[in-house]
Amino acid sequence: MTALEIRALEAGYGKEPVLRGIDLTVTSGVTAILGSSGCGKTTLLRAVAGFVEPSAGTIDVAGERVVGKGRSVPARKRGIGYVPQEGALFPHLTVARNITFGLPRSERRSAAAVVDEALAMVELAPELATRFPHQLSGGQQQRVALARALAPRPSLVLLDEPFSSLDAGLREETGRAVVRALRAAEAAAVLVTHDQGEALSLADQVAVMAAGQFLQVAAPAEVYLQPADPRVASFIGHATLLPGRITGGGRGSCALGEVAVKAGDVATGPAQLAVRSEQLQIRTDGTGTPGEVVDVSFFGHDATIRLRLETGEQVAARTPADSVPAAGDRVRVAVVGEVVAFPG
Ligand SMILES: Nc1ncnc2c1ncn2[C@@H]1O[C@H](COP(=O)(O)OP(=O)(O)OP(=O)(O)O)[C@@H](O)[C@H]1O
Repeated sequence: MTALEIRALEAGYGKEPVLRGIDLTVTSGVTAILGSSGCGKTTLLRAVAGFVEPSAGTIDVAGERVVGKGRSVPARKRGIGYVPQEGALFPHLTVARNITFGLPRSERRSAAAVVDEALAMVELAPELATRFPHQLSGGQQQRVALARALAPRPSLVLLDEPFSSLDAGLREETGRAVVRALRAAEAAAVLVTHDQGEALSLADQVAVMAAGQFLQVAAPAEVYLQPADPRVASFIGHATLLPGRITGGGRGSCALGEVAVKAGDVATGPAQLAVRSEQLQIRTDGTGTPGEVVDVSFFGHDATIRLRLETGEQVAARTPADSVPAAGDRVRVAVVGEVVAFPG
């Protein structure tokens, strides 16, 4: 059964809707909603959860219409687990009481078993049940927040930037644990994030959002390799968009010279070419397009350098950690592989 089906959804806070024409189907697994700050990700989760009243469109959860013409099922009756930003555990309640808080009175009798099962699902030791939230690490708090959302056995869980307060290492570990827990609970999930690495690595489906609309909804590899829109290309993988031309026969030209273009339906003529930083390599054999290094971001495993080409355009190139040029250096770069083209 489809866990979540959204059609032509419109929602917001005043006269101008924040969300427009949102369509989304979640069958199972994790769907990530990826977009920059303020684009409407939280508003979408709140509309699905029942905390924001949509002005148009329909929402079905597990086959039941919860939003539609003249219909709005109250939040607590939608059968949805919600993990808000920062987890929002009740600070004065133990882990066990936090987990059982949302359960119907009849089920609180078997609370100990529910708590044990929920803690096991999120891979936390049963001894933590008697602790208070301030006696847990940030990652443990996030897992308890998920355990609380999973305890009533919802078919759909909504997670709003659940890992944003965690440091990089803990983020990855907690993210993977959360996905395992969702699988164990057989719950589908919608995960809001502005972190493309998180979206691509954790989700089965990624919905890229900008200004209240979806630009593309597809599998992680597809949004990365076949972006449907120039904004998806520049947001995911930090591609630089260069004006150019499709010259025919799978070739194009731009400030970086002649390049191979991925097969697509862009006709010969003006085009925008999306060049990813990992596709741009520094050449030391005298070939390639010359440019001056504007700045360098060093990441340890590699570095990203920003170059100003002689045409004035700036591009980003990824380079190994042991051969990083300095700002002001003159280098030559060449495009490796095929670039994605969009109509110009
Ligand atoms: N309660 C509110 N009343 C009025 N406007 C709001 C309210 N909540 C959010 N907005 C506005 O709606 C738009 C979308 O906000 P939303 O919180 O959905 O974005 P977001 O993509 O989740 O952002 P972030 O990643 O920063 O959390 C923003 O312009 C925001 O200012």
